[in-house]
Amino acid sequence: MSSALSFSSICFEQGCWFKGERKIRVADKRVKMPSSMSFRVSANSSVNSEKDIRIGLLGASGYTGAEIVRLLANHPHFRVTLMTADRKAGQSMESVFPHLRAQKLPRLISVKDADFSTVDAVFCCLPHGTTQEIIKGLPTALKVVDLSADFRLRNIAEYEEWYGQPHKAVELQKEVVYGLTELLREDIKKARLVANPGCYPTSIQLPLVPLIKANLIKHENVIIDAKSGVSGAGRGAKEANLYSEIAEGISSYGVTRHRHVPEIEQGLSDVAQAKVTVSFTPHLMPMIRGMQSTIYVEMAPGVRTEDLYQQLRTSYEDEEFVKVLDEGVVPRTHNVRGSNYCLMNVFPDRIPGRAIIISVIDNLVKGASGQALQNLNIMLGLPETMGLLNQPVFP
Ligand SMILES: NC(=O)C1=CN([C@@H]2O[C@H](COP(=O)(O)OP(=O)(O)OC[C@H]3O[C@@H](n4cnc5c(N)ncnc54)[C@H](OP(=O)(O)O)[C@@H]3O)[C@@H](O)[C@H]2O)C=CC1
Ligand SMILES: CC(=O)N[C@@H](CCC(=O)OP(=O)(O)O)C(=O)O
Repeated sequence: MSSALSFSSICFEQGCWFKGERKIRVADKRVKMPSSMSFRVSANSSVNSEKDIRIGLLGASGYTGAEIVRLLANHPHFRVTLMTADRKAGQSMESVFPHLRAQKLPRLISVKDADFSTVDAVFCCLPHGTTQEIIKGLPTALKVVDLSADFRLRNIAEYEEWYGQPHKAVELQKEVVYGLTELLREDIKKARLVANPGCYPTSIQLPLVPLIKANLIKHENVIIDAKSGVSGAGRGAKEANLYSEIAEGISSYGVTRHRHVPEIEQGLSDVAQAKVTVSFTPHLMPMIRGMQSTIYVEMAPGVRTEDLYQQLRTSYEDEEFVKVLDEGVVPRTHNVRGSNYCLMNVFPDRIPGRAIIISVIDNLVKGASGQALQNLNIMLGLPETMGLLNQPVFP
């Protein structure tokens, strides 16, 4: 395939590829694309297909990188051809993550040795603070989904205040699209560089944005109590994440000043067209993956919990990956493990005028790698569920 940019104007429908009005292929036949790229797609696209879109995976030896590799095993088009690591550069992926041994994967190399002219798109799974300079150096023809926080905040001063370091790619920030898929899909279609949302901000904005947009809740007194599995902190060794520190207990952290606060407030304020402020406290739970946000809101005058429920049902009725459960059913992290789903529900509080919303995701999937894959599918004109409809793991 010659370039990822030329690919983006092509879309897939009912087993056929279309460019504009012109049908350019039928299922299961190889054709030459106008842009000189050729590939095979089947109507049942998980079989008989060649993986012709070359993916570069930066930070492949981390948790989100490994999760992308796991998901791509079931993707009919994306093939990982370039993988980078830092300390683990030189090792095989099989030695770092033996559960991925069945896949044919390239050896891990250092970012500085990577030849980006050999890939069509990039997932960037590097720690925040290291990413801006690396993305700045990539060929501009590449589609990029960045999983770090480096490009999520539009306001440069706010980024520098909350992340405690200067922004190193200010000129790129203007073209970035925030990748909260269900709510910004149209912008993502046209994007070259997508800032994938943080895991907490995903689980929080998905329920709150439709309610704020419909003026059903007040902009103040939003209280968020959130809990994450330890994989949310990445694979790097840290004392706070030792088994003996995590097991048999719950730890609050980032109290009053977690760096996801400005990201959550940015998204909510955009839809409110007014400043929305939240109280947000995250907690580390003795589990590997999974995330729950329990959100306490004050409803607008005259609004009932049923109105919130109906609004969420209507907003997400056509969405594959966001499900509003039947009335009264409590979302559980067990039910999203390994999947790209966000499950949510809304409950009346005992206190009149207030409601309680519960939202759960897998931090590594909808909170990171799954949503990143959903976004790259969209950026390349593919069905957004590709590679993401695996059966979840239970419990
Ligand atoms: N974990 C989660 O649930 C979520 C994570 N994110 C974000 O995604 C990104 C990746 O997270 P995660 O996979 O958990 O992190 P990990 O710590 O597990 O992995 C980080 C990866 O980056 C590499 N790396 C570290 N430092 C450098 C450097 N200076 N230059 C180049 N490569 C480097 C590591 O290589 P090596 O292994 O060789 O050291 C590893 O491959 C982070 O920005 C994180 O904040 C976003 C949402 C959720
Ligand atoms: C448990 C844990 O430590 N979680 C991480 C959030 C992970 C995430 O969403 O990440 P980024 O904003 O880093 O991309 C944290 O609180 O910093």
